Amino acid sequence: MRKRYRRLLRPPVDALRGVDLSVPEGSAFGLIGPNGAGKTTFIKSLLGIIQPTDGAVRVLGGSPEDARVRARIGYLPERLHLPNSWSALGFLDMMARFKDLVPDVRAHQQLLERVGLAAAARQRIGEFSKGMRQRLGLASALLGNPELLILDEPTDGIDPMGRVEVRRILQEEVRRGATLFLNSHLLAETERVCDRVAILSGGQVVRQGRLEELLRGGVRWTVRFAPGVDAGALAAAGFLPGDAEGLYHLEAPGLPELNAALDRARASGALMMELRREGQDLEQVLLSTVGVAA
Ligand SMILES: Nc1ncnc2c1ncn2[C@@H]1O[C@H](COP(=O)(O)OP(=O)(O)OP(=O)(O)O)[C@@H](O)[C@H]1O
Repeated sequence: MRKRYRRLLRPPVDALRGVDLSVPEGSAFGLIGPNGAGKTTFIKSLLGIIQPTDGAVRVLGGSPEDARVRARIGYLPERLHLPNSWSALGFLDMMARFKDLVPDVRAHQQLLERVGLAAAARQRIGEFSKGMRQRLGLASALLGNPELLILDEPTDGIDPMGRVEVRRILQEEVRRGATLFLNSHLLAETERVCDRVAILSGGQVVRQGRLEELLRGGVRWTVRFAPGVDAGALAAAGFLPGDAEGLYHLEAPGLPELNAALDRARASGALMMELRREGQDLEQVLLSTVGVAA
């Protein structure tokens, strides 16, 4: 799928350049990538807000422009527009009607409780903090137990305690059977919630797969040497000092590079006591895939 934004008197922007992505039903899918990678453009195309210039999008077995398909999707946009003079309950009531659901005050109250807004149910949205607005947006996305949840930066503005709650809600939703599509800059959040991840960069999917597969294949090694090493020689061999006596880290893409560095260390008199391969976290995977500009 491709998306080209045409602009008046300026060159067009190719926001998506041949993206081919499938999200398995029932999975928790995380889309990550640097600013301007095309994540929001991709999400908008999933929702039928924008049309691809080339290619097609199928969501829940249908077209995103089909109102019946859209009714099965819960969406939390990156930028929330909420009516400031309304109450949280009033807003959920309006959104339920908009989604063709039967408004149910008790269910809406329970939903507000679930997102930590029970005490603010009748408060004016205009008095809400950023985190409260975000929680209300999440409640609105959860209305009617949608089959697919598309959440663009769901914990933006939410404090660390609140993030734990939001994460719990997302995990509950996946257990319920919902498919989750998450766009988050907080990689630890994606790592904790998602089982599949795609990395988008420059409008292309540069890597995708099961989270555990992406995190495996680490290229970072931790080595413990016996006391009395020549720190200069180890540095010259590519070892970075760790936070304990004799502990060093090494980035080596393969076994030949690892062994060559160890040979150089041993040639300087260093004696190896322990060698451990480190797993990578998602941040390291992202940085090694798209570079530090991420
Ligand atoms: N309406 C538009 N008109 C022209 N160019 C646009 C438009 N919307 C987005 N773009 C451009 O398309 C590219 C992808 O933008 P997009 O918002 O999808 O990226 P993103 O990955 O969501 O970024 P971020 O992480 O910063 O939110 C960027 O170069 C952006 O400037």
